[in-house]
Amino acid sequence: MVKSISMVLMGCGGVGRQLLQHIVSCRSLHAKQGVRLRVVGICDSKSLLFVSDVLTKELDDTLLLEVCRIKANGTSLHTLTGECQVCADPEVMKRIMDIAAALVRTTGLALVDCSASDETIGVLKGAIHLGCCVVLANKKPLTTKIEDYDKLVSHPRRLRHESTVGAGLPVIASLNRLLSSGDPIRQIIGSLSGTLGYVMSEVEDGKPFSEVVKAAKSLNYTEPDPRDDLSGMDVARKALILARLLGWRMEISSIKIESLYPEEMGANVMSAEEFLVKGLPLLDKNIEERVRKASSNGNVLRYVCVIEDTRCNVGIQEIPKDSPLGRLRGSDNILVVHSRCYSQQPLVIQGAGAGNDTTAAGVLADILDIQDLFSS
Ligand SMILES: NC(=O)C1=CN([C@@H]2O[C@H](COP(=O)(O)OP(=O)(O)OC[C@H]3O[C@@H](n4cnc5c(N)ncnc54)[C@H](OP(=O)(O)O)[C@@H]3O)[C@@H](O)[C@H]2O)C=CC1
Ligand SMILES: N[C@@H](CC=O)C(=O)O
Repeated sequence: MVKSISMVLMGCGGVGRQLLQHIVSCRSLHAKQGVRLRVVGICDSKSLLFVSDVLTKELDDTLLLEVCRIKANGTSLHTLTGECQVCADPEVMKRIMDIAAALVRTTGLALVDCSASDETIGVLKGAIHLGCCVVLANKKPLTTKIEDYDKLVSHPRRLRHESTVGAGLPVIASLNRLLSSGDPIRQIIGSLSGTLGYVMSEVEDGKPFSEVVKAAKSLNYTEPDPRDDLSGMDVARKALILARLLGWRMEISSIKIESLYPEEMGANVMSAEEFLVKGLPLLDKNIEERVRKASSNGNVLRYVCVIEDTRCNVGIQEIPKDSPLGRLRGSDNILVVHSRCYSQQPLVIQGAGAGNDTTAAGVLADILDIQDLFSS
């Protein structure tokens, strides 16, 4: 008997499209495992593409790949025709709730958020309330006010968000194992940004800051607006997700965050495009000087997250070259966790920490991980 996991995908940008491609290319593997992923709806910021009867129909693989093709070209979901239907904002969220209500009574539904928006929080909370599962690559739903967080985690088995910290790395799962075995986590130190990890190791090799930020964007490491990374906000969101996982009742405003650009280059002053073209080059000299100063002390710069003693800080630190953080290269993330069991020798989790492929693979693994909550 094949187990069907019905899902609606929110967001079909770099990560969402890669997820659809992974789903299609894993068909025979999943068939061997007795699982089938049924995609019954896909939405972007403007529209929802969905099947007319979510109980019996699904978007077929040809259509999933066509969605990837047209979205990569910047074309609207509205251009797709055939047996599926398309509705536009403001009807999208209501329609997703209708799908959730129909499926939760029968097979179950996974609502998969690969957007970078905070507008999905309402529908995610609604879906959890109905009894659906939620899988997140999007960090924003877990990093707004604590009341929203409480609602999303109210049924922990039904929420998976491994890719929100460390992309595909098993960070959340590993920390949950320590926590559930009563091993108190005393300190987490890490480099949690693929973008900033890449940028810091490239400027160390003498490349201009502005050039390597643009390269990180073209490698799909950055957030849609790279200022989300350079402001430290993306790392702060990851830090908050970890701190809340440890049980800390904190808000993002309590995190000390160092930004790599001044307020005059913020999103309410200039567009992302203007920032990349005009703003970024103005930052080159300062970063170059900081790199040189660190190097003269035998150190390198790393953007570090520290969670310890109810304190949570993210910012640039000078780190000895020959240390786990100092040796980090490219988009790799590293997390060094000290707990009772891991005291002298900490638990170290390291590996690729950004990119569409690894992130989407993490999301797919999360979806497979909740298969036992679905009835065939
Ligand atoms: N890339 C990486 O390495 C990692 C990314 N992530 C997270 O994955 C998420 C996706 O990243 P990425 O694919 O690069 O982002 P993109 O900007 O490429 O894609 C975002 C998608 O979300 C859609 N969207 C925007 N607003 C809404 C909304 N209100 N409802 C539904 N969909 C919406 C966009 O629609 P439209 O197409 O119309 O613009 C777009 O399709 C982000 O939250 C990011 O932080 C997490 C870990 C690693
Ligand atoms: N922009 C993020 C992507 C993953 O969360 C990063 O650079 O780490």
